[in-house]
Amino acid sequence: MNAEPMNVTGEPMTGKGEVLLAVENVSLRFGGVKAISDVSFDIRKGEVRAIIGPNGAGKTSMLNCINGFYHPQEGRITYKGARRDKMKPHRAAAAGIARTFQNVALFKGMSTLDNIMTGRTLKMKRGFFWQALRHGPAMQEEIEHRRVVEDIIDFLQIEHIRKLPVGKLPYGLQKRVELGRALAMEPELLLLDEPMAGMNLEEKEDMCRFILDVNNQFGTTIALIEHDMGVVMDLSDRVVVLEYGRKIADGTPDQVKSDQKVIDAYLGVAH
Ligand SMILES: Nc1ncnc2c1ncn2[C@@H]1O[C@H](COP(=O)(O)OP(=O)(O)OP(=O)(O)O)[C@@H](O)[C@H]1O
Repeated sequence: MNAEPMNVTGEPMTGKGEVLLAVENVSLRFGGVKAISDVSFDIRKGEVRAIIGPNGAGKTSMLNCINGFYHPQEGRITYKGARRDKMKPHRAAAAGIARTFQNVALFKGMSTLDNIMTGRTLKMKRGFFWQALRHGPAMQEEIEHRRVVEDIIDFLQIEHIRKLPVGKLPYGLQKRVELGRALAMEPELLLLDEPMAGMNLEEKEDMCRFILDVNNQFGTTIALIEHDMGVVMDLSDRVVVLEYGRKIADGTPDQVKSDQKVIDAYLGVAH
């Protein structure tokens, strides 16, 4: 968020803690299309890390590599010191990596409350049999999960829509419910793919505030893709910039926005 000193290797010191996730020399191809080429960067514990770049730069593909939707053909991804580049999405989730999607991916016919409750699935210890019976230990567990979900509903200020089917909600609120579902997983690393896309100014301001609150109050590390530069500059501690699948810049918002390669990339200047 502000200009920070550099360490001895010339990297910005803004990242808050130790390295939580490291992407090293990652390349990803779809047939002949090279979506990511030899990209390296890290995400440090407690920071808000933005991934930006023009359309088709490889940002979503990178998030998909981090949470195990795609497996890069080259390079390595290390999360909390362990290699994770061949990890399946459910294992990433169990390890504390949650994400939201560019286009809202909720169960449209289900209520806000039930959608957020689905985020607790991985935390449920009792099997389906006990849950179905709603008996004994399973009943106790459900009460506990409901309490967490109600806390999230309070936190995101969506009490008034808790019983409504999400398909009927305005888009901005659907994005907020999706954030709630990701929070229900109690993630350590939260990946947000264009959390403000399609929102009006007021909705964007609300979402910015919630993202910062999640970061500050829960200490959740956040990596987000965002096209709105104002939002990126306000929210992020550090920014990595991709263009045509390659990393072209990495640093504080101030460093990145004055980098000529970044300015050219956004203006569409050919190199
Ligand atoms: N599943 C896929 N199959 C084939 N090509 C893909 C696939 N996913 C992405 N690509 C290609 O990889 C490149 C990077 O795409 P990606 O969606 O990661 O970029 P992006 O930076 O997220 O773009 P945007 O800002 O438009 O969402 C593009 O050329 C895209 O067409």
